[in-house]
Amino acid sequence: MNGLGESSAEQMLSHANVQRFPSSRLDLFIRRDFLDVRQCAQLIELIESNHRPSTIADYNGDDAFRTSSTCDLSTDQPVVAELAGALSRLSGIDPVYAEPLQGQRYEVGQEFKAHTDYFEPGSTDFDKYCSVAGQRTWTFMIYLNAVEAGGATRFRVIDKVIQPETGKLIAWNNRRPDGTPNAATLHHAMKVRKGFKYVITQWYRERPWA
Ligand SMILES: O=C(O)CCC(=O)C(=O)O
Ligand SMILES: [Fe+2]
Repeated sequence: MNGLGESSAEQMLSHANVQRFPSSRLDLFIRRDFLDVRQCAQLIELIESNHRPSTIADYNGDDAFRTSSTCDLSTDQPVVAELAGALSRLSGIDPVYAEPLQGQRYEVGQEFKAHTDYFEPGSTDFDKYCSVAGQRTWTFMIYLNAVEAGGATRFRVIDKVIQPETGKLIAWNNRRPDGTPNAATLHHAMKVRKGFKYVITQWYRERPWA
């Protein structure tokens, strides 16, 4: 299955410096130095200038489930437009399938507990989030800084912990080869213990976003 809003292992590995995490459970890729120090600093500045409490799709009764802040990034900013273009070239996905780019900001003690990025089929909010653009397909995430302590992303099912590094991108397919949601993508943005953590999130959809 490789629809228009989807990347593929072949596409990802056609780029120099992209590494595949060896797992039969999940397609996960890592690209160090995807963004340079200047781009990361500019994006952090944008996030700092404008952020709101992060939200979750299906409220599960835990007010501490996602405690970070979110910044909606506009491609009117040159560095954001540059990033959107670079992500589209890497993923091979037309930007019309992309959700608006976001920055996520974590202070000491903040986290996003174990979750998947796809919307749970059959959940109360499924139609609200998926009726127009469909399900999320791939996630691309970039760490904008090396966190002083804590803040790693833990994929519990495949037992992989990824440490934030300035400019490092990770990407994964949220679905199995047959197109069903892949529960092995479960991941936890662990608590920051010292300093701040900034990441960029880019989610792609099955159908055009707008
Ligand atoms: O910050 C991280 O390490 C992960 C963020 C994340 O999983 C998300 O925003 O969906
Ligand atoms: Fe996530």
